[in-house]
Amino acid sequence: MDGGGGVNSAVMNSLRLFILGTIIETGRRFFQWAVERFKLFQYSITAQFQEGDPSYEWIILFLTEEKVWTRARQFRVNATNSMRKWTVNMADPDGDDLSKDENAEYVPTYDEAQLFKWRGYWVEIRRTMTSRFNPSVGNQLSTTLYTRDMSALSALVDDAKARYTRRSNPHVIVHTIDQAGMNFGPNGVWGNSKSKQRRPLSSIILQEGVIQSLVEDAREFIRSEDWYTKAGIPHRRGYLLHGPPGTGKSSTIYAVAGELGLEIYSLSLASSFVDDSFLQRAVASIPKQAIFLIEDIDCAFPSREDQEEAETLPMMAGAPFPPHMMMNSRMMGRQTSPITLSGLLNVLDGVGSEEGKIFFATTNYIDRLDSALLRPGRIDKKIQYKLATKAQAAALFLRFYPESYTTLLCEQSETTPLSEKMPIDGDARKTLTPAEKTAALADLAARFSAEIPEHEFSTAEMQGFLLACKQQPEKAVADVAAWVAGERAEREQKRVREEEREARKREKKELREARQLQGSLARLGEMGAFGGGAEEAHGGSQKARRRHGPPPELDAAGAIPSVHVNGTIPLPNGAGPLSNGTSPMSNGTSPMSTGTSPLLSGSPVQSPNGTPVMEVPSVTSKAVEVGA
Ligand SMILES: Nc1ncnc2c1ncn2[C@@H]1O[C@H](COP(=O)(O)OP(=O)(O)OP(=O)(O)O)[C@@H](O)[C@H]1O
Repeated sequence: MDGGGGVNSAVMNSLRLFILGTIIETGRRFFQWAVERFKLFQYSITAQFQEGDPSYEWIILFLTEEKVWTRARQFRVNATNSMRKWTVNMADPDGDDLSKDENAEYVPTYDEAQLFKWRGYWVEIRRTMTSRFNPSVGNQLSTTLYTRDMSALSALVDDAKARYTRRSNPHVIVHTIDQAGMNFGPNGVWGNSKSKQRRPLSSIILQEGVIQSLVEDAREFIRSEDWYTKAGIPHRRGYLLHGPPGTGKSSTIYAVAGELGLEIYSLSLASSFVDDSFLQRAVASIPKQAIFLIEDIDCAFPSREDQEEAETLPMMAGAPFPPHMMMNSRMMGRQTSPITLSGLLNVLDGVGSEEGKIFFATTNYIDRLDSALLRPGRIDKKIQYKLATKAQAAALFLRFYPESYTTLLCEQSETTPLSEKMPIDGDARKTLTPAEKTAALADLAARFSAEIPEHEFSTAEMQGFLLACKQQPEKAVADVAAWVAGERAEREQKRVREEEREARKREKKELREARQLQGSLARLGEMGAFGGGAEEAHGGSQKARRRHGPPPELDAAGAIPSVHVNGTIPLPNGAGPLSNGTSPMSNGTSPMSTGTSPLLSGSPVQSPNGTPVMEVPSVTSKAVEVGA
């Protein structure tokens, strides 16, 4: 009996457990069903934030500040770097969330759904991945607000944006693109965001008023959106900063962005993956009131010299592409991009470039830029940067040695070895008032700038020198003359090397031209020998070779031994009649060397009976001999 009762109670217990489990599971399913109905009957609003779009950054910061992450159980860990991610302080959850001082950054991934309350609304957040094959890109954050009030969503986004602006304030946010960014969705191509410390305008040393007028111009532009709309003018503005390297072009843009609180979207046209359609997509996804920056814009397009060189290439034996394709490949000396000028112009003129966008471009070579790019509407203001003046040198010196951070040698302790001291007025040690110190530094700055020749060195070069004399203003003054002399000597050596390189390049070019001419002459010789029609010239070339020997050959170094036209004209050692300026075949007036020559332009001459004939005036009607 007892045994039967025990079995019964075990069965009963199991049954109870089963019923309990069923009730719980049913309850869970019902709850899920109810939540879905709730959403279905529009008791909720859902918004997606796509990684790569600026709003994704806003919402991540918002969640960090709302401390939603404290319930998260999954984090991505990165070694601390300048990539901007709104990370959390694991060591001190109640402290400042932006743990930039730590070695590692913890970024919540929000893999599990999190529910939290914001301004009385229940908000659910969860991450979804758009790319199954590449989990590191294409994340989305899905935010659901349990309310029917549509304005709650825009209030949340506004709140997130406001927090983001406040947090970003001491920094300039720079967005860039790497190839991986291409995987992002329709909007997001700007995969990398970095934060740079804001640079005060006063730290940029330019001629009086230049940077202030630039800032004022940009500020005025941002303010006058209505005016642009009423006038029917696209609300965009373009600036080109041009001049030698290291004169402060990029620094100016970063300082202006910091001053105006704008983010920078910086694109390098030299990247191989940036073509016209990519550029269009990238620019279209830049938000309102931001800076679109293209540094070294000339790099995207070949210079006229490069173009000329490319035009001669197809004439060379075995040149695989027509010139424009050669431009776009990396076969030219200078790297160019697959982007076209018209592609860039379309983007600058297009709808994606309106809405208060400020376009900045920099270049070291303004004359390499097409005038179409420089016209107002695309570039509204050009600012020229020059190598430093004496005044700029003095200003840089004073920036390096501010009164409050600098200890002059004459102020240093008596333990400083005398050999290291360079007292200004010979005293061993002094206590200077701030005014005296300022005056002493001004004096040093004047002595420093007196040694710097006008417009010969860039600010970056001087900065490099001054960095080697950090906190040693007297040493900078003592060494500057030697530095100038050393730099000049180095430049002279560089100039000589450059000249030699140019001479070698010229020689190669002449050789190439001579080779082309030799080829033309050989063909003419063959045709001239048969005196006639294209068919004959073509079909007869084999015969000609049999009769007159092999075509011209190059020597081992690739040089042409010599060519005789009518047995008399040697080719080309630089002084030969075919290569010097006086030869009827190489000077500008020769029908064979001018651009209009039917021989070099490839258009056939018509024979009297209308048959195309490669006929050669005067000299070429005679036989061409090739030989040593
Ligand atoms: N006018 C300037 N005022 C202050 N610092 C400058 C100035 N010019 C150059 N520098 C310093 O030199 C360095 C290089 O400057 P920057 O990159 O702005 O020059 P750039 O003209 O843009 O050069 P590039 O044409 O090579 O890009 C920076 O560290 C910057 O601080």
